[in-house]
Amino acid sequence: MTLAADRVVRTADGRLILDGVSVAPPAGAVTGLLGPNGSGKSTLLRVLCGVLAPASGLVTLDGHPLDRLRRGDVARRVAVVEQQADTLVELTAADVVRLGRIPHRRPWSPPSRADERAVLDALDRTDLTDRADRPWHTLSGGERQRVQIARALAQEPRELLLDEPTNHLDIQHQHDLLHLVRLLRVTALVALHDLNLAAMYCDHLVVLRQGRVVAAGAPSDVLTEALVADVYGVRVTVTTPEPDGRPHIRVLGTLTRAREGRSGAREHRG
Ligand SMILES: Nc1ncnc2c1ncn2[C@@H]1O[C@H](COP(=O)(O)OP(=O)(O)OP(=O)(O)O)[C@@H](O)[C@H]1O
Repeated sequence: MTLAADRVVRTADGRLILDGVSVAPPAGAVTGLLGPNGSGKSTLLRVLCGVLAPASGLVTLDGHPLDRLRRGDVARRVAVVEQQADTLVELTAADVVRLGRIPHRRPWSPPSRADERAVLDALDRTDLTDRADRPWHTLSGGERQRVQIARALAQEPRELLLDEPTNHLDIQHQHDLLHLVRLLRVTALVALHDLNLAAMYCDHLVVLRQGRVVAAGAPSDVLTEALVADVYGVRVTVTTPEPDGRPHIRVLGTLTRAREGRSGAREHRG
């Protein structure tokens, strides 16, 4: 048992943002949340961690309605890394990671050895040990992203929600991060734009379009040429190269450009 959304509806400014979304990420597995810009991925992650309330429908943790659980109990279980997470005060990288221990500490008590161990371990796993004492404002975009991920790891969650965590990361750190998420064996829900990264690292995929789930299942069942064309408007070929047989997506061109091509302009070939 873990987090689940059942027929969740969310509106903003009178617009329907999530339209009856049900998701049940398999426990202990990595689920990729896909969909074009504005399809509702961030909103769904925020509803699942209780930051936003659904207009109707239910979010549950281990079968219990999330809004009936104590905030502290949820915070000890569920860690979130949002897009463009920022911190206004003057903190070092290690200070930001220490924030992840707050749900585990008694009010006004100093950090325990276990707290410091969790912080050092999180810094190490995100390749940030040598940046621990650097002030936040001196870190690069990718380093800040990794600090936020380290903060979530220090929280030692069982459920981990990540909103486009590979944004800003170089190719090595993108792969290291998703590999690490797999190793954690937590229930992870990760919003991603890169379909090949999703195919490589996710056990399960959920695809949103205009606030609705349009596909869910194993990457090889979900990532078809027809689905990518339909949802993203992009022409692709999907192959399943050895050794792992996971889908690999090669972009041939966008459907908009193909239409332009027919009317005289050139189609982009990837
Ligand atoms: N507070 C808000 N007020 C009005 N509209 C909102 C609000 N929050 C989100 N939206 C709209 O809801 C839709 C879904 O937004 P959301 O950020 O969840 O999408 P997303 O799939 O995460 O997009 P992206 O891939 O661009 O990050 C968008 O059209 C967005 O403009």
